[in-house]
This record gives sequence, structure tokens and C-alpha cells, in this order.
Amino acid sequence: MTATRVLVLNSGSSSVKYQLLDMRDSSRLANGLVERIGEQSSRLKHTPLATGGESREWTGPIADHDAALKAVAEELAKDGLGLDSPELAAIGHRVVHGGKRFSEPTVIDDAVLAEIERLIPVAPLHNPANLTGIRTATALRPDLPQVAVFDTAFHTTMPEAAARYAIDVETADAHRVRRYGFHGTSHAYVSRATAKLLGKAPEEVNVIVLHLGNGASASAVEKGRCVDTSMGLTPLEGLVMGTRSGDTDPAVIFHLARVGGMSIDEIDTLLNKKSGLIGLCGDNDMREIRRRIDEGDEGAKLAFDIYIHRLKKYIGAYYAVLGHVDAVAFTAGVGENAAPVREAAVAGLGSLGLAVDDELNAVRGDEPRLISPAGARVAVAVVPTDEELEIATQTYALVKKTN
Ligand SMILES: Nc1ncnc2c1ncn2[C@@H]1O[C@H](COP(=O)(O)OP(=O)(O)O)[C@@H](O)[C@H]1O
Ligand SMILES: CC(=O)OP(=O)(O)O
Ligand SMILES: [Mg+2]
Repeated sequence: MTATRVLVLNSGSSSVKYQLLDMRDSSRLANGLVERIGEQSSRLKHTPLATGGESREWTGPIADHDAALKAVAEELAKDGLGLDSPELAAIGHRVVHGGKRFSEPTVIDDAVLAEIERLIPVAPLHNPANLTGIRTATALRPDLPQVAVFDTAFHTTMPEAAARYAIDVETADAHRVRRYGFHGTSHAYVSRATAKLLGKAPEEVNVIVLHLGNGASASAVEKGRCVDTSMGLTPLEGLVMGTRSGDTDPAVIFHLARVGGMSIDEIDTLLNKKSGLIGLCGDNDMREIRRRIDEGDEGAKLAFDIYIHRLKKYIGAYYAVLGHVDAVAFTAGVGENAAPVREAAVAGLGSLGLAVDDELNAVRGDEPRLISPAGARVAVAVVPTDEELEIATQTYALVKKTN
């Protein structure tokens, strides 16, 4: 019997999302989520899809990512899907920062681990959690290939003109300061799925992908290759996000340090965790912000307007970068669910061939779909992302090739 299952781990700063797939038909056997790791009220939700069983939820303290992963392994074992299964071919890990070195999925060894560790300063919220996930999974199944799929990989095709900051070259190179970009697994998956929705090959279309989750980024994808993206050295640059500021004048930092008396660490926390939507209006969930706007809340309305203004600027910028655009694709939690965000983002862009049809925009669903009016010059689409499926696909392809 050949092993055909892949377990995918997406370890975030305070959560672990996971999915177990059978790669013969990419079917999902189980998935789940552990959130609020490190708090008293951590929550685990596990759904055994293979057996069609009910989801199981558990709330209580889960101290760290190591404990979280062990709890996940126990839940999987209850359904006969434990990590000891001979049908497991590999474990695929989302790794957020791969620097310049990793442009492909990579089997993890000590050298790869050391490089992920070295990159912690430029992905302080993400890489440490990714490393714990890898170490715990390796301890549970030391015989299995552990594969890293990097958020940065898809963006390594960016030309130097897009990847470099205009700062002194020697200083930049000495400290590897350049734009890496993130959410690449999602941008890759969604740009391909958008081409498919248009009945074209990825090499035949130019797509602007808007990944709007808690973290958010845009990318310009030319004939299947990324040519620009909004996140930079770290996942802080670009769009307004749930808790991150996105673009600011870098001098804001000097000002807050010199005039505001804040330390570098305080400013780091401010821009990464207390800014964006939550900093502007106290909520980072778009559902809550829309509810408050409906009640006439001015603060929520201003936060929404700032979010949309930035998004629209990036659509315009990437339109110019690409020259010709076949489609704009909205994805991730906000992009897939928030019709008012999609409507507002393209409002007034009719002269660029961009518009949404109100009825199509209001339709909900899990399938990729067009929301632009029939005959529109540029397709506007909602294309649900599936980072876990993409990680599983890349992981399985790599282990099949190397076996
Ligand atoms: N029905 C909805 N309407 C509007 N926004 C939604 C809806 N469902 C989820 N969201 C938004 O999606 C966000 C989470 O997106 P997601 O892609 O899951 O984020 P991440 O993977 O970064 O945690 C939430 O913070 C919320 O703002
Ligand atoms: C890189 C990044 O921002 O990831 P997430 O959206 O999962 O926080
Ligand atoms: Mg996400």
C-alpha cells in the first residue's frame, strides 16, 4: 500500500489550522483549528469529515503550540486518523518567511530549520510558530518527510524594480533588506483558479489578486508569474489590515520615537497589533464594522473608508504595473464574504473597465464566481482561497518526486 495522505499544518501566532487530505482525489478527511493558544480559554474545533461525524469542540487552557499540536494528534487518533497511520505520506507546513533562498517547497532538514530560525526577526509573529509546528510534528513522526511551503516562494519572480527599496544598496544588501511578499500560496492558487474560471491557462491572463483576511495583501500576476505584491520585507507593508497599519511614512517611526518617546518595540507592537482596523475603530472584524456602520457609527465608517481608499490605490497601481488586466479576484475572509468591500473597492473605476453587478455580488457560495456585469472588459471575481489544499498538493508532488 502506498501512503497517499498529507497532513497540513498552518501555525499562526496564536492559532493552528490543520487539514488531513487524501491526495488520490484531494478529499478532506478531517480539519480543524486551535485558537487563542496561550490563553486560559483556548479553543479546539475538530471536524472528522471522513466519517461524516459531528464537529467536536473543546475549550480550556492550551499553553503553547507544542501542546496544541499534541491535542490535534489526539483528536485525529480518536477517528482512526492518528499520526501513526502508515497511510500518511508527509506533513506539509506553511512557513511564512523563506527569505530569498526558498522559491520551491522544500523537505526540511537541519539546514532548512536553521534558515527559518534566522529569518525570525523579519517574521516575528509567524516564523516561531511555524518552527514549533515543525519540531513537534517531527518528534511525533521522525520517519516522515516534513515539507515547508513558503508564503514568500511565489513572489521570488518579482523583478528587481519591484523587489528593491530605494535605499542605499550596500546597506540593503548587507541586511537582506528587500521586498519578499507573503500569502504567496494563496496568490498562486487564486490566480490559477481565476484563469480556470475564465476558461484560460494561467499563462494567458493577467490577474490582480486581493487577499483580504486578517492579514491582507494584493498582487499583480502577469501570465502566471508574480510581478509585484503589496507586502514587503515583513507582512506589515501595504494594505490596511485587521491589526496592521500597512503603508505609512517610515518617518512616523522616527517621530514616535523622538517626539512620542516610544521605544522601537512599542512602535513595532503599535504598528503590527494595535493599528489597521482595530486601531482605527476598535474592531478588526469586518462583520462588526459593517454592523456598526449600519447603526450610523462614524468611527467605523471612517475605518472602512480608509481601508477601501488604500485598496483602491493598489488596484490602480497594479493596473498600471500590468498594463492590461483580465481579472480582479477577491479572496480570503473579507474578500470572499464582504460584498460591500468588493462594491466599494471598484466603485468609480468604470473607465478602467471595472464594475460589479449588484445581484451577482450579493450571491454567497463556496465556488469561484464572476460578479462583474456580462460583457465587462475586466472580469471581477470572487475566488475562495485554499492554502491548505495548495500546500498539500505541493507537498505530495515533492515527496512523490523524491521517492
Ligand atoms: N461574513 C463575513 N463578512 C465580512 N467579513 C467577514 C465575514 N467572515 C469573515 N470575515 C472577515 O474575515 C476575517 C478573517 O479572514 P481569514 O482569511 O480567515 O483570516 P486569517 O487567515 O488571516 O486569520 C475576519 O477577521 C473578518 O474580518
Ligand atoms: C503573512 C501573513 O500576514 O499571514 P496571516 O494573514 O496569516 O497573518
Ligand atoms: Mg489567512
